Amino acid sequence: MVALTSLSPGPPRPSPSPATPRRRPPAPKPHVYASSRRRGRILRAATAAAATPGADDYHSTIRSLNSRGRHVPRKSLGQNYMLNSKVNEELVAAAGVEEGDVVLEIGPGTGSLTAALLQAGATVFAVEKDKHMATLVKDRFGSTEQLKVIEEDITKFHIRSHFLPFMKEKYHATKKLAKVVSNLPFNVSSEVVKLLLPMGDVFSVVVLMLQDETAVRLADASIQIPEYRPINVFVNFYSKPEYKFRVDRENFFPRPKVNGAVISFKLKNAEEYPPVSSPKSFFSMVNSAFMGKRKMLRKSLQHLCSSSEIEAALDNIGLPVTARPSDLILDDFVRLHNHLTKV
Ligand SMILES: C[S@@+](CC[C@H](N)C(=O)[O-])C[C@H]1O[C@@H](n2cnc3c(N)ncnc32)[C@H](O)[C@@H]1O
Repeated sequence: MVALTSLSPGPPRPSPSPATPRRRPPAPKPHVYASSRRRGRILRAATAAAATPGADDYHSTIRSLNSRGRHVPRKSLGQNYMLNSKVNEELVAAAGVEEGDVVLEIGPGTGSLTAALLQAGATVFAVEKDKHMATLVKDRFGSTEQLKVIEEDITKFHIRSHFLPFMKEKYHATKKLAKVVSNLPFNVSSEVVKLLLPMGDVFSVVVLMLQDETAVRLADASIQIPEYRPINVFVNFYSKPEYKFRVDRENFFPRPKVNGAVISFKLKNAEEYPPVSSPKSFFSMVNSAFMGKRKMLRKSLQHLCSSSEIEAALDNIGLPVTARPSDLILDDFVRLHNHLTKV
């Protein structure tokens, strides 16, 4: 009997024959994004499939491609498509889109909102960052005077140079400013809000689908909310925001982690802006004030003037000398700025 402690190597094992290599079963493939060329092929197939009689729509086609792991919407581009055409119709209605309107749509995706806008009689200028989605929308609607699709990142797109000439051509016929309607990729929402709201000479209204909590925060002009920030001052300086309705996350594909909501910003024109000598210097003061949200203004604005001058200005406009930024509504900031710039 061989002792249990024996470390004898025993007889040599036969080495695996080269003719019969031992293979591990292949690891399951991770759910990865298709390469750019493959995405192009897949989306062209989606266009063809959705166009066949009997196919219900683009989204269900893309959804079924996804279920077979063939098209993965890109998270980095906020590709959460709207599945519910009623929501698209309500977005169009919230912007009061009617025959002859010119609409800037950001991120048309598969074109479901685009279809509702065209249906309402608008001329649509769509800016889409994903070149395959831009191609899909062009193929879906074909060549029509009513639609122009540009493959571009909206945050880099120069609206005044490229959209304005398009709008002006139509404006001569309608004498109406353009509108913005978009189911926005959530990750660029604050950048887009900052870009569009000061453009009251181009757009009359901006209607966006945002994350619900962002929409709630932006629509609230009061200083009571804990998240009161310079963006709230900015929004109310340039527009009249209105929370329209909440959209449950079930309505998107893929389903995001949070609900969406539609918010409308009625843009002011320059004559309606609060009277400040320069919006640039005004917002620089507001931003500095919020740098230390818990700090008193007489401290956080010290780089602009002395604390005694700030205290005098606060006193003059009827605020305590110990005021903090979250105590001031838009009008207070305007009066404070005007006092300090007069000093
Ligand atoms: C939330 S999806 C909306 C798609 C479609 N409008 C809908 O309602 O189903 C956002 C779309 O914006 C596009 N997009 C993402 N970032 C963008 C950007 N910076 N500029 C333009 N389009 C962008 C995405 O590719 C995607 O098509």
